[in-house]
Amino acid sequence: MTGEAPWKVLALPPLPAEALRGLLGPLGDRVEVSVPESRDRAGLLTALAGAEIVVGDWSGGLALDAEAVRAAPRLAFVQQPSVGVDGHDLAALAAAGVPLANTAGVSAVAVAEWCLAAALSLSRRLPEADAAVRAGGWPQLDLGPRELYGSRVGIVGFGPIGQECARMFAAHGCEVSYWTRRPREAPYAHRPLPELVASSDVLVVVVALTEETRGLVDPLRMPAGSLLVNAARGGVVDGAALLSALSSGHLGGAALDVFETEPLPADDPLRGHPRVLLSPHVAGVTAQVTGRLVRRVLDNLGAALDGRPVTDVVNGTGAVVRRRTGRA
Ligand SMILES: NC(=O)C1=CN([C@@H]2O[C@H](COP(=O)(O)OP(=O)(O)OC[C@H]3O[C@@H](n4cnc5c(N)ncnc54)[C@H](O)[C@@H]3O)[C@@H](O)[C@H]2O)C=CC1
Ligand SMILES: O=C(O)C(=O)COP(=O)(O)O
Repeated sequence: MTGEAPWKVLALPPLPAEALRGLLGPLGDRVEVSVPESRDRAGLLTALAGAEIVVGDWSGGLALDAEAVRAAPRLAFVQQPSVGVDGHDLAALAAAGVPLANTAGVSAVAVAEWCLAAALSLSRRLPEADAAVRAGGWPQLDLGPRELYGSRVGIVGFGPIGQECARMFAAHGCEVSYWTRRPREAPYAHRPLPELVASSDVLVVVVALTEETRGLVDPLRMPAGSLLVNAARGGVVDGAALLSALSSGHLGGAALDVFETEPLPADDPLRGHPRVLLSPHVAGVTAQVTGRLVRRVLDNLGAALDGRPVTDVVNGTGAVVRRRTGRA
């Protein structure tokens, strides 16, 4: 078309190299896709030297911190194929004039469904019932199930996922309240965080992980017997307090899709806890989400290549992607 040189796109793991190339295939010869030779940090820094566009690591393993931004003098755009952008140094990217976009909203329904399913499972003690029957037992009277219906549900974070959670839990007959920094126009009560934590039978954590939200939720401050559901990031919940609240029996149960260290280490004490429902960071993984996510990434990369504004920029830069000389 313009005869311009193909854009150098660095696609990061954890998807295998062939899958990444397949995903970006529709962009044709307008891009030259590479993947780092090695998956460690040194490999990332080397590969960044010529990169103009980075498609991020959705598992958060290879994040662009200030050192990585310095190692990428030609970088013009980062497309993160997930909602969470924790780990990336948004300010360092902005200072270098590099927009970073996420895939806002693509998994809101999926994550909210997971939260509702997890809360129902914990309320009805399904993990313990399942484990008992598999072990040869038949405990009909001593599991202590409760109905979720009518529970006070507190939602921490009110982005697309929090709002979808509110709709689903309210539709199930729960009394929904929420906390976020700025109250929204919504048919649910906005409460200060300490009050929400102290007065929820089920606390659903779906807030972004930032320096301000690290360790934000202390499970020891939740009511005795209450349930914690975390689908945000492990770091939002105080990990030591969580273990203590579970071990002492203060918490009725916890459903966790995200952890401070992922994959969860094999010997992590959470793995052996009976009142815990665990999943491997899959709340936002469904066939529908994958389709939407791929389309969103391709549309945004296409816009960047065309010089049209990209969507979902989260680090406060402009939305038009400009090629850099690399000498700046
Ligand atoms: N388990 C999974 O598979 C998935 C997890 N997530 C996580 O869920 C989080 C929430 O996602 P979304 O609802 O789409 O919205 P989001 O990431 O845009 O933000 C959610 C909420 O965080 C609040 N927030 C942001 N910075 C904050 C701060 N410094 N202090 C207090 N609140 C702050 C926002 O105001 C909003 O209410 C994501 O950031 C991501 O970490 C997202 C998708 C899938
Ligand atoms: O979109 C996010 O922030 C996620 O946590 C998505 O995780 P996933 O890439 O679906 O494992």
